[in-house]
Amino acid sequence: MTNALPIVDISAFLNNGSLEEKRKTAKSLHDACVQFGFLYLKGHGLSIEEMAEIRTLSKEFFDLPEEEKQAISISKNDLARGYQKLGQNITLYAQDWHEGVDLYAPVDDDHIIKKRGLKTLAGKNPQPPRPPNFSKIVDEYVLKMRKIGMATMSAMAMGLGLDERYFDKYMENSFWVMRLIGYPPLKKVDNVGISCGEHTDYGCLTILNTDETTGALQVLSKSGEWITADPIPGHFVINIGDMVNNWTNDLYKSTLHRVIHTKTNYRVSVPFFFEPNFDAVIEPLPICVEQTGGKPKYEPIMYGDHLLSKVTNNFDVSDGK
Ligand SMILES: O=C(O)CCC(=O)C(=O)O
Ligand SMILES: [Fe+2]
Repeated sequence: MTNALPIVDISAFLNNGSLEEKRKTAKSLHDACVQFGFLYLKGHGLSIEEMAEIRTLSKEFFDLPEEEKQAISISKNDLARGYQKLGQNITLYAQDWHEGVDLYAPVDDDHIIKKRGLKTLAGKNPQPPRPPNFSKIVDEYVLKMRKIGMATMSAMAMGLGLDERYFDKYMENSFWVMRLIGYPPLKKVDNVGISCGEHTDYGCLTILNTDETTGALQVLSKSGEWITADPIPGHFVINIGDMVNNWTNDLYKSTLHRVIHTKTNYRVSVPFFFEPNFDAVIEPLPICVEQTGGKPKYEPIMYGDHLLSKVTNNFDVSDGK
């Protein structure tokens, strides 16, 4: 299992580089998305220390006493935002072996979720008193990720032969999701075989920030073998989700991946899911349909509906209090 994923430098899109630089970036992103749907991102502007800060915050939270963590449980909130203990997250009907804090874009009173009278996602992100500055660090990180996400979508638009601003209208009110994830090592006594079961991500772009643990994140290659996506210091791992898959009519595949963490350390990863606006309607782009046999393979879908269908299947809230 070698690490074969490509590296893309996004600086030209973040710093308004020349057209030539942008074209080069767009081409390398395009090739990475067609071949793997997974890549490493550099030139994103965050230092190694800035990347570490959010992981340190996550670890400090997971180190708190269980009842302090349970105080922000998703079951006490809107069944989506907040803490999930070990084994509470479900992928493909199987229990995952990680704990996590899920945070989502805020919803105001006239958001569709509120108008539909839904409970799921209708709450507020938790603001735990400890670790100190939790919400401030999270909010700052979200802003940085949205900027990187927007730049990457611009490069993607150019790589697809569209205006570089094409995706802006679909992404400007991004219904982003962020997860702080802690993975204890898998042990035979726990009787759980996998840390996070194989899945594709359901949105647009995942910007993943992991600690230095190797061998844990694995990506299914086109030839059907699992390749490890080991961290490269100072790089994010980016992968595309189902909505980009639909937009591109399968030209860019959302790639199956999983986590099997058998080393002895406690692993931390922080994926930021840069997602479309809740009400964005995603359907195959004509320019991609042309290149993929001439027939759209997907019906139009509102991103928020797709998200809700996923969120309501993924959590075991049977211990709801
Ligand atoms: O922890 C990781 O490296 C990946 C997590 C993941 O795939 C996810 O949360 O969707
Ligand atoms: Fe994932």
